[in-house]
Amino acid sequence: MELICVLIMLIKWMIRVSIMVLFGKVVISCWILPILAHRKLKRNGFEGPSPSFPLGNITEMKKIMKAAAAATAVTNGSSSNNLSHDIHSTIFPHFAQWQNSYGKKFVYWLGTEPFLYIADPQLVKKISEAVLGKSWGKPAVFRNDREPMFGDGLVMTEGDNWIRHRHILTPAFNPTNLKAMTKFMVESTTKMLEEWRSLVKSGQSEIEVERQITATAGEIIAKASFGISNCGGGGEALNNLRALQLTLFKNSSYVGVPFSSLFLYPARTLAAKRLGAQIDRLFLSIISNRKMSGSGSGYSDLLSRLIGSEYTGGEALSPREVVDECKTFFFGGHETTALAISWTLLLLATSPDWQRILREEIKEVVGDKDIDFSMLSSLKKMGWVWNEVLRLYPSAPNIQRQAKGDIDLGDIKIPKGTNIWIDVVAMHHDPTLWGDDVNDFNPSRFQHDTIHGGCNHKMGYLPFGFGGRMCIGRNLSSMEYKIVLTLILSTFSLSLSPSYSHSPATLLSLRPAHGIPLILTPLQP
Ligand code: HEM
Repeated sequence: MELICVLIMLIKWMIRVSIMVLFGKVVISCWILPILAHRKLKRNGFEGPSPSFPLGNITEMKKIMKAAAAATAVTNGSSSNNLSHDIHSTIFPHFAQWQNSYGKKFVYWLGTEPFLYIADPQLVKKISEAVLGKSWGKPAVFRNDREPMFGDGLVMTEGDNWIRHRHILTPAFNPTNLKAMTKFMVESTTKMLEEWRSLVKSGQSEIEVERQITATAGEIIAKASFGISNCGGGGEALNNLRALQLTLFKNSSYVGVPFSSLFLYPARTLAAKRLGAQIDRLFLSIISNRKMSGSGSGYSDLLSRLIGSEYTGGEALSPREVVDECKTFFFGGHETTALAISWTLLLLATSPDWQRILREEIKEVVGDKDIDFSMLSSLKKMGWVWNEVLRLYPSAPNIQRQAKGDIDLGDIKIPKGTNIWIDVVAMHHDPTLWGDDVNDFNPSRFQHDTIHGGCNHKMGYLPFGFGGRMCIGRNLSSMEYKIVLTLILSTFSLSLSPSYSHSPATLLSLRPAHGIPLILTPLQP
């Protein structure tokens, strides 16, 4: 009896000690370590708005964003034919305000996570030269939050694993493989245009293009990556992928606050996990079917290349890793491209001159033939428009890194664990880098300097990131852009609908909050 009492006391004591140890760990990681990091960053000369525990600067950010949204709602009533491309203070009003107080580099806090904000290309150059691509990680808070979307795919993976993934994936984007994707692009765009044509014929000339282009780009990437289309089971898979993305970004404003996914939005966390698991099961079954049908199955998509890939520097990708890469291509690849096309249609709708210039170029390069891969490099002016649209409206409005160790930049020291947030929109709209016409739509700025568009710092234009981690899909994307745009411009003339409201906003990507309604007029009756 006495022994049982002693045992019960011992168990109770152990439970108490465990709770105290857990509590201690939470206090250290959520409170003490952030305070020490804050002091270290201050000692290194980084100023910034004062954080409070446990939200950091989130409350202030929300307040500034709310005030900016109210101000924008008032000005949006004005004529939509005179769009302002000066968008930085609309989409990142908190950064614009803090820049006024602290300059182009400062520290702010998402919950208990410090972020070094950078809108200074010289500092971006320094950090990209300081350590190799593999020594930078991605912020752990975002990796955890977006785990159901990207898993350990290329966008999020780090260190030697990132090198292995990058080596295995790079050949999948070589010109021969890209050329093989042309047919999916032409096929899906032609289908979309047929639907637009019949809508216009039935009397509906106004079409919200952004949603439709995103769906078409989703179909293209799904066919090119893992051979599924909107038909049959493929439609359900695409719906699940889109639902997962919406679920994850509905409530992401408390990322960085300790235990927020558990206590602030548990339903969203569970829904995302459930959808993520459903999608994983679907991809695993596609992979095992492919393996069973063997190499002679005739598939030429990205998935079949990854399944058969060999890597001399280490292990090939496991089925789990292949699943994560399929999701990464879908999420990283379709919306970014669709947004570049959609913003282009908006800008062309407000610029009849550039519509005419591009149609003339298409006539010269493509003529009456069907568009093919070999013609794309001759669409030079379309290339300038692509660059200019990605400058004014970069689909990826920021780039993130995390210091995996203390980083010494000479005059500046970045402590281990510091997250880095590079504000691409700020740099693309900075008159000190681009001149007084920074907010004008002027594709000709890329005529003589096709890479930097005349920007006076080579790290001032970063639509696809920088260094070893630069976007792996940029050539695929530019190819899709040219094919889709050529087919649209050869079919319709575009003008802006009076119902368009100019409201660029960020939901991971830079998107039009109320879509892009355009008036489409067929070029041939
Ligand atoms: C207009 C279209 C696109 C834009 C603006 C864009 C932008 C970006 C940016 C800014 C990065 C981060 C680079 C960095 O951290 O330095 C990135 C990385 C990446 N992108 Fe894209 N992207 C586009 C299209 C695509 C496509 C079509 C795919 C694939 C099908 C893709 C797949 C990826 C992947 C896998 C990474 C991670 C690369 C790495 O960390 O090694 N992207 N992209």
